[in-house]
Amino acid sequence: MTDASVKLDQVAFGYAETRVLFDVAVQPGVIAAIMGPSGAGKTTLLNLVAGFEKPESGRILIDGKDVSELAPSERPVSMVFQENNLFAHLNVEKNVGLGRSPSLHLTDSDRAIIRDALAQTGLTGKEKRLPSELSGGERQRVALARALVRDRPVLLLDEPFASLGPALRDDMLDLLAKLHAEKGMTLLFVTHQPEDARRIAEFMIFIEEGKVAATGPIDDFFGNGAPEAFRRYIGADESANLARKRT
Ligand SMILES: Nc1ncnc2c1ncn2[C@@H]1O[C@H](COP(=O)(O)OP(=O)(O)OP(=O)(O)O)[C@@H](O)[C@H]1O
Repeated sequence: MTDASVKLDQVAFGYAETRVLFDVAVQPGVIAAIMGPSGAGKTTLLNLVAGFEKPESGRILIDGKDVSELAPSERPVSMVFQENNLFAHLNVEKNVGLGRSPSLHLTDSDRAIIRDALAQTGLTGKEKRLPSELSGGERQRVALARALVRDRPVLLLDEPFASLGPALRDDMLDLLAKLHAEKGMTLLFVTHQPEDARRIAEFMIFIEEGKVAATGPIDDFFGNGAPEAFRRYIGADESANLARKRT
């Protein structure tokens, strides 16, 4: 299984003062951007898919199977966060190795898979470094490499490059697009940057106040016909600017 559909079927959930209700589906192998104002519920959506939060009602289906009752480790999902993905006392190789075996009992074939993932993410030669000896971009590459060796069909990314500068962010987006082309996993990725969404995503999920306010092909969000709520969110000027850049 290299990819899988992700469906939130009338998923209701709440924290003390916040309610969300998500009803949305992402087709297998698609890169979907999740955008929306701060506090809208983007991370909550990923946490529900990953299993860090459980729906009060509704179902989460991955590849058509109901995973709502499964623990995070049992779900066919990997997640990369904005930061703090790595264990500070473990070197790069071991941080990636955790994706194969939580106790780091690695077979020869595990080691070969880890070597490949380090090569794919441009980390060859840095295997013995600790996270503190890496740049921010390199640390996120290690987190991506760990997700790759887990080989799950769904990859969730919560603003993974938000703390990086624009040039490095572009490099990381290119890397993500390359890995997606090779592996074909389904990718849900939260970003505040409209350019990042346009650069690699095919599908948009726009969230406002705990609900999916608009979805559709990414191009539909960057032209004159863009949904009103999305235009308001990114600002009319920027919307016009991005529409111009398309041509
Ligand atoms: N553990 C928690 N306990 C209580 N409320 C929470 C908790 N986590 C999130 N919330 C609240 O739920 C709402 C949605 O939060 P969430 O992190 O999903 O938003 P977001 O869209 O990812 O925001 P941002 O863009 O700022 O990261 C917010 O109002 C937040 O304050």
